[in-house]
Amino acid sequence: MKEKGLLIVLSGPSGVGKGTVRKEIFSQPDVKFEYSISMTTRAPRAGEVDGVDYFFKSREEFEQLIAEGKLLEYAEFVGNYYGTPVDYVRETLDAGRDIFLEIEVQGAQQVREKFPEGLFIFLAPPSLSELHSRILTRGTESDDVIKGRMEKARKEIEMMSLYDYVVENDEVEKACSRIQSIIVAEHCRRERVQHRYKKMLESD
Ligand SMILES: Nc1nc2c(ncn2[C@@H]2O[C@H](COP(=O)(O)OP(=O)(O)O)[C@@H](O)[C@H]2O)c(=O)[nH]1
Ligand SMILES: Nc1ncnc2c1ncn2[C@@H]1O[C@H](COP(=O)(O)OP(=O)(O)O)[C@@H](O)[C@H]1O
Repeated sequence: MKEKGLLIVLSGPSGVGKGTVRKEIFSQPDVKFEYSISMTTRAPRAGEVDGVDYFFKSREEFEQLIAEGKLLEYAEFVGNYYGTPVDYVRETLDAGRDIFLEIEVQGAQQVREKFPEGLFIFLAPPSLSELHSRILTRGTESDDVIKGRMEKARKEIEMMSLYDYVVENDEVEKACSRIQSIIVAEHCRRERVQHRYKKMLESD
């Protein structure tokens, strides 16, 4: 039987830099894992492409997908739904390839319940004031939305102890290289590597 791939979850408060770090990781030529494109009911931002950044759905379509059990997890975040299509995750893992999810904290908890064997990484801001200024600099949300996201962020930061690893996003390059090191280390730690050697020793 083919060994399953590794489910990698990157989570953390809004504005910490999850999207930035994820894009940087996936821009590297030797990236060995697949990206799980999420579904959302939020409107596309300038430059975002349907099927690349997100699958953009109406609320009705999204609720239909929930009812049909097509989402591994979903959450309502500042007035919009976000969710992970389950089929692609399962197909990728079953094919023995790793898959990378970049999702908010409530969704990450749901994934933890379904895939306790996953690798859960929390991206943390250097400070709350730095987080606030990153959300402001991005300039994509209204004042009300920013306030909502900061309130939520405080609660989310309290949940970091539930993760396998906490990575501080002080500098994008450093955060990316820490995440990649964690993934490599996780592969070395898991039985699948030991299993291969066991077979070699037995057949020798
Ligand atoms: N639960 C869940 N959260 C998601 C998913 N996709 C994206 N998110 C999170 O939803 C939040 C809002 O995303 P978005 O509107 O793109 O804003 P931004 O990530 O803050 O730029 C972020 O914390 C994302 O990581 C998903 O499939 N499920
Ligand atoms: N290490 C960093 N240092 C400074 N600014 C950053 C860093 N990482 C991300 N940012 C900036 O912070 C803002 C929020 O990043 P984004 O990736 O949209 O966050 P998230 O996906 O977690 O909501 C963006 O303007 C981004 O350019």
